Amino acid sequence: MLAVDPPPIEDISGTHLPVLPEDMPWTYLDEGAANVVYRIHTRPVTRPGDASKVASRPADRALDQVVPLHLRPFEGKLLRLRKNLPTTIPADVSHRQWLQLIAPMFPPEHLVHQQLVHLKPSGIVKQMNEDLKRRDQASAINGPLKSKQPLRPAKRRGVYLADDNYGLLVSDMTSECRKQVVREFKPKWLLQSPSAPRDSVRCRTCATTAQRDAARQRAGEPVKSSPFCPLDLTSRDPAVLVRVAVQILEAGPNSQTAKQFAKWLQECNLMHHLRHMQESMDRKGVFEADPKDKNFLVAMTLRDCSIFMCVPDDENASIEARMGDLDLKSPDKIKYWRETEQALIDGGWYTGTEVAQDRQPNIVCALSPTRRAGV
Ligand SMILES: O=P(O)(O)O[C@@H]1[C@@H](OP(=O)(O)O)[C@H](OP(=O)(O)O)[C@H](O)[C@H](OP(=O)(O)O)[C@H]1OP(=O)(O)O
Ligand SMILES: Nc1ncnc2c1ncn2[C@@H]1O[C@H](COP(=O)(O)OP(=O)(O)OP(=O)(O)O)[C@@H](O)[C@H]1O
Repeated sequence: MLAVDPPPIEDISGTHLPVLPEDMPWTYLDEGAANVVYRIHTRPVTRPGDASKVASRPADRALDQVVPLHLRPFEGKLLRLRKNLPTTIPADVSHRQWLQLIAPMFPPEHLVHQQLVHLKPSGIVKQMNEDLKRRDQASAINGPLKSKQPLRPAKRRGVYLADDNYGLLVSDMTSECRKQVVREFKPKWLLQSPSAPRDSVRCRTCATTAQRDAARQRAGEPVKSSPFCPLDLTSRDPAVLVRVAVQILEAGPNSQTAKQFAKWLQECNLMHHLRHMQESMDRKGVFEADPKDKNFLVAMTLRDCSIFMCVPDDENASIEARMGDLDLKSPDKIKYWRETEQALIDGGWYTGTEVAQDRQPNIVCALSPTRRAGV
């Protein structure tokens, strides 16, 4: 169990939901394709003008003051807000789907805890969108931001938050893990895509990696340094588990952390359970699946979740892990999924028959002939 057990999953009738205070200090933390994540500060900022150095981080806690009562529901939480995109849905709808369809499939200790929060009274979304726009402008000219906060990654610019009534409070895994190191990775497709060619030599994820690396190579950009094959995450071979742990952590071959991670993969059932759920929720694949079928959407969601791991300093202590980014996928993504699959098939990315100029010999998928031959 983690140091802090998750509170029980609440009902979402709306009556007891926390309301984000108007004057709640916040700072941009990070973002993905669909959400922006903010730190919210229940304690005063320690250095004026540098809001990223805040007392809400565990190391600063000893120094700080008592958190006012009305801010306690926000202690150790991040605010996760959806972007205004056709494929995202308001947090109240997505949270209900998470409660009904996703959370019951996994033990609570393997889930990042999430709860709804009222946003409207705070007017926070407007402020955050102004901040994102400032960030875009500074990013475009690579100029400084007063607060020295991170710039937006180029591919994320120009997209802003939806003006919703609710957001999500998620447990901040960096504080949940206290003094331990937090690592995050996406296990992606733990089984081959049901619509991949029979003679595939790459799984869905390795095929995608090959396709992307070839595009990067053509553009003269460096390729991803340490790809891993997700099928290895459920291998029964301890040596394969160590190798995939080294790849994910981008560690040295003798890394103690990688050994701990490999041990966790061997002993914890989570990856096997996730694989089983991905398989049982979609046996047909993206071409034949009904995009309105909730099970199929759950499968696609589970194929894109993130795992946050708390890696302890003590080599004898075990790793603890929680799954996040489990918003049910929108049926509107079906066109993208089918086009993606078709491009992987047509480009020869599954079968390793991509054009000579694009060859990607360094991606060694668990399905490749060399791996099957035990080399
Ligand atoms: O299509 P994939 O497998 O590349 O997955 C997409 C992810 O790319 P990845 O391969 O993890 O780098 C992609 O992640 P990034 O943009 O690469 O951070 C998103 O997670 C996307 O989902 P959504 O648009 O946020 O709903 C993901 O789309 P789907 O999971 O809906 O396919
Ligand atoms: N509970 C958490 N604790 C710590 N950091 C988090 C947490 N949730 C999100 N983050 C950080 O914010 C980033 C973006 O969050 P998230 O993955 O939820 O965005 P997304 O848009 O849903 O992602 P995707 O691109 O996969 O769709 C994460 O990669 C992680 O660095």
